[in-house]
Amino acid sequence: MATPVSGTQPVIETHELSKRYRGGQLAVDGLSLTVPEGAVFGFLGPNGSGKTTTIRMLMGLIEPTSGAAHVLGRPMPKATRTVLPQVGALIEGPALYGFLSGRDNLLRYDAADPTADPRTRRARVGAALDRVGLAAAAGKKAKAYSLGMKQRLGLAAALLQPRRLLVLDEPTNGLDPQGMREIRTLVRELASDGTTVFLSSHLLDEIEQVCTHAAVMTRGRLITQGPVAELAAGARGTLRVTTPDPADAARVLKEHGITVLESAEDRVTADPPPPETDLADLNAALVAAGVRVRGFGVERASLEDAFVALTGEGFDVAG
Ligand SMILES: Nc1ncnc2c1ncn2[C@@H]1O[C@H](COP(=O)(O)OP(=O)(O)OP(=O)(O)O)[C@@H](O)[C@H]1O
Repeated sequence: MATPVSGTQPVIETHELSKRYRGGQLAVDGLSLTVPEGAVFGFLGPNGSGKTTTIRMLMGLIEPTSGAAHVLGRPMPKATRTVLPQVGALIEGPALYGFLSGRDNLLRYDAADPTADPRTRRARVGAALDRVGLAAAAGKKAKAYSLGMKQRLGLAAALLQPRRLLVLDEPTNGLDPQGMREIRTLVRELASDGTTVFLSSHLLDEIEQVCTHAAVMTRGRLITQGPVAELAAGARGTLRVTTPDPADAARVLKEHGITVLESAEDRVTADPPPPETDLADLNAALVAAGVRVRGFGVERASLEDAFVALTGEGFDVAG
């Protein structure tokens, strides 16, 4: 049995982890990652940024070229056999037998796990199906499942045993908006009992909606990591003035030393004013100059703003 992790020890920790593929491609470059216990940790990056390669190293499926990775306090890939039974993983879509029912897929999957107790198999499979909302469809053949149902069945497979860590590689990839919502809700539920969840995604808003912490990758390199609220707060928000008089509004803002980013038909977007500026005074100055103000305020920075600020480029989901 693995030594239990103390509350302060990270669930995943890598140090200068790198992977160069045989063809010479440096897919992961000096990655030092810390995933705290109990986090819903979003591993964010455009396609090709090295997320899957990192997950494969974390799960002991491939050897790093250099650096070290610890999962649940144990070195990987050396401790793969003791660590993996404590980890539920959904990587690159679940491998399902289409001709078997959802329930039979799980029974078969559990039977292939030497650490699983056959006496509790039926009950555990039933509980996992319940957990992911597939109890009613459990008798249907898997090939008749929608993509979202298949993903949920894959999650059920990851939940057949109590897990300390769930690793989900792009769990909403290919799903329609309804399917995405279902999986996101499920991830939040799974995390609510304290299970640490590590999920990769190329969708910024997904990470903002679901995750407590995030790491941002681009071209194999980590650009930032930390609590999602802090990452977004690191970027500046924007000042938005909604008005039928954008030209006058832009002039007044400039007179107050504020950089105007965009002046549209009914709206001016600008950098936020310096902290010493009272927003009420600024609004009053606009009105005194004859600007008809319909809306006025500083909008909180999003994770996307943070990404753009850190990389100097847009978040290109197409990679
Ligand atoms: N087996 C392999 N051999 C050679 N190069 C590879 C291999 N697997 C991935 N790569 C390359 O390594 C880089 C990182 O790929 P990786 O799949 O880890 O990124 P990703 O962020 O998970 O992207 P995606 O979401 O598209 O899978 C890419 O340039 C990819 O082409």
